[in-house]
Amino acid sequence: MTVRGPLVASSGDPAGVGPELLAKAWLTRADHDLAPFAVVASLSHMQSVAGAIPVRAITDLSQAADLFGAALPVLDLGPLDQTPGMPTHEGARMALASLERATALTVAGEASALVTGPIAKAELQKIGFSHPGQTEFVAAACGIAADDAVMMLAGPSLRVVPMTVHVALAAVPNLLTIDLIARRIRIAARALQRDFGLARPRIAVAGLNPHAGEQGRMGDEEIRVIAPAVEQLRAEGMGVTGPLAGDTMFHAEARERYDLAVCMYHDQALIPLKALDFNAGVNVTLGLPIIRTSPDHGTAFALAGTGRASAGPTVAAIRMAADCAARRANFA
Ligand SMILES: NC(=O)C1=CN([C@@H]2O[C@H](COP(=O)(O)OP(=O)(O)OC[C@H]3O[C@@H](n4cnc5c(N)ncnc54)[C@H](O)[C@@H]3O)[C@@H](O)[C@H]2O)C=CC1
Ligand SMILES: NCC(=O)COP(=O)(O)O
Repeated sequence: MTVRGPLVASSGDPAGVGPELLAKAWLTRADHDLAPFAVVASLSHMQSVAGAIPVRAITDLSQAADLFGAALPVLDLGPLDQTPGMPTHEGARMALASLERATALTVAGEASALVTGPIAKAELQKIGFSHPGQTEFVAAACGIAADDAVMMLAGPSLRVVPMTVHVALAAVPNLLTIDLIARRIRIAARALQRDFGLARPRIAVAGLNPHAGEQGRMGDEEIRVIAPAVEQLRAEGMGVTGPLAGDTMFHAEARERYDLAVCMYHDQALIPLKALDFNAGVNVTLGLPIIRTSPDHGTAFALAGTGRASAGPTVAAIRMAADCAARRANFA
């Protein structure tokens, strides 16, 4: 599939593995048939982490496609002195500047999709970033309410949506409402049709409690909240089942029965995804007017500069961004 304009990538935290993995991904562009992409970053820093991989400055995203065959195009944010694995305020400010510029280029339609490199949430919040994560930042930049930007993690074996994300586990039961679950599942279903080519997605919804509550004996969120949301969606004609017991819905045979597992909290979703698909896992934000993907991992500070970090998830994020952009462009 082809996309209409280049993709743009934010670097992520320059002390982390994000920049070097974008360079490594570029190196495999032919093997993985990667669409042209440019990185918004410090050119000098990108050159230092890329080693022998050619990296060159562009001044406008429209120059990316022509250069892409010969070098990794970089929209330069200026010099940065950064030791791998040692996050700094200066590095965090660079990560934020990169995220802001790359997002703005995509919102303006100059890039066909946005791929965000991993940031360290705590490091960014130290310099005043007020969002729980990049998902909410990008949603705000698109004028979308945070609740309507739905995080999906997707790999070759599984797709998962965590209904609640970066909140304390103790806060989860009170955050789950019939409206939130129904609204977010509608958004996810629409995105699976439009961006993933699934005409009638099959959606399995997990319970919150052990054994999906065992008929109210181990918690009643399934009876009060989750089952009514599922019923509402089924009444609208959607292929939604549940609430299912979280411990038995991820084995191989169970996964064949659905296209998306909707989970009630972060780790219920991300543990099976990362156990099955860590090296090709993509974090994609559904419900936005733009396409945004990211590798499923974080900054991996301990691996930065060692050459041992895998570019698999970054490559998968670039490929998924291009595929989704092409499908959306062709969606009737
Ligand atoms: N998309 C994003 O921006 C994300 C950011 N984070 C942030 O990353 C920071 C570190 O979080 P952690 O929980 O330590 O997660 P992490 O994903 O950075 O690391 C977890 C484990 O996976 C390994 N790992 C990560 N990426 C790898 C790769 N490409 N190849 C091989 N091994 C890899 C690490 O070495 C570590 O053992 C946190 O500040 C968190 O906020 C975490 C997840 C996603
Ligand atoms: N655990 C997933 C994650 O941290 C990704 O967050 P975001 O920065 O993409 O919102």
